[in-house]
Amino acid sequence: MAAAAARTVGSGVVLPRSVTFVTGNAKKLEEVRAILGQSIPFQSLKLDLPELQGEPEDISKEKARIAAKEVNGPVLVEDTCLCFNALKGLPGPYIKWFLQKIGHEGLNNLLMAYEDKTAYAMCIFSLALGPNAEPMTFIGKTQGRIVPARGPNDFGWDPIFQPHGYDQTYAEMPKEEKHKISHRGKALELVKLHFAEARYTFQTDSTT
Ligand SMILES: O=c1[nH]c(=O)c2ncn([C@@H]3O[C@H](COP(=O)(O)OP(=O)(O)OP(=O)(O)O)[C@@H](O)[C@H]3O)c2[nH]1
Ligand SMILES: [Mg+2]
Repeated sequence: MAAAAARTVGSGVVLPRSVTFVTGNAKKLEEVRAILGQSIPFQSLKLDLPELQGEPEDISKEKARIAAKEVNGPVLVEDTCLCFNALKGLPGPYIKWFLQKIGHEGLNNLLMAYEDKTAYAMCIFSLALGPNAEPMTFIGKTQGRIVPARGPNDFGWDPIFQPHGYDQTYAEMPKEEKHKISHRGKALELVKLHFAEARYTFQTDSTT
């Protein structure tokens, strides 16, 4: 099997192949493609990874560890949270299941008893350079509030999240506008910075 580990050569790190972005979510992949453009070469793999329970950063890192073993090479994964301040950060990483079970209206109703409707969207990317490498994390957060659904219903909770300083929900915004200010856009800016600083090169020699 081809070498799966990153190697240091001189002052640079050589990766055995380009990074694989692993996700089971087609909309995430669409956004990551749009935001990264040609800046970081990557391929994608559609895989619904098992998810730990606990703190968002640990969940994301563990996804990366599992993904890197599956792929046997460098991987990028992300975990997204929607955190209600009145609920001390919940649903957080469990938003997927809350959304599936109670929908936009139910999520609004969760906050009925509270005056504070503020929330933040958070994206934690984890990059593992190989199956035995400790993942690095890159976090993006966007502050906003939870509102009754407005706009196209084609991605998750976008219709009920209105970022601070905007009178549109994520769903109502043009995509490029969302990417400029979104949790995912901010986290990927950090990923891009890391790649620019690390100057990874990719192994093309098929003998290793
Ligand atoms: O309106 C949205 N705008 C977004 O920008 C956004 N990003 C993620 N999500 C949803 O939030 C949950 C995260 O859970 P999640 O991170 O575990 O994702 P997932 O299980 O769908 O994919 P993955 O874990 O295979 O990558 C899932 O329901 C996602 O659909 C979003 N909804
Ligand atoms: Mg998931």
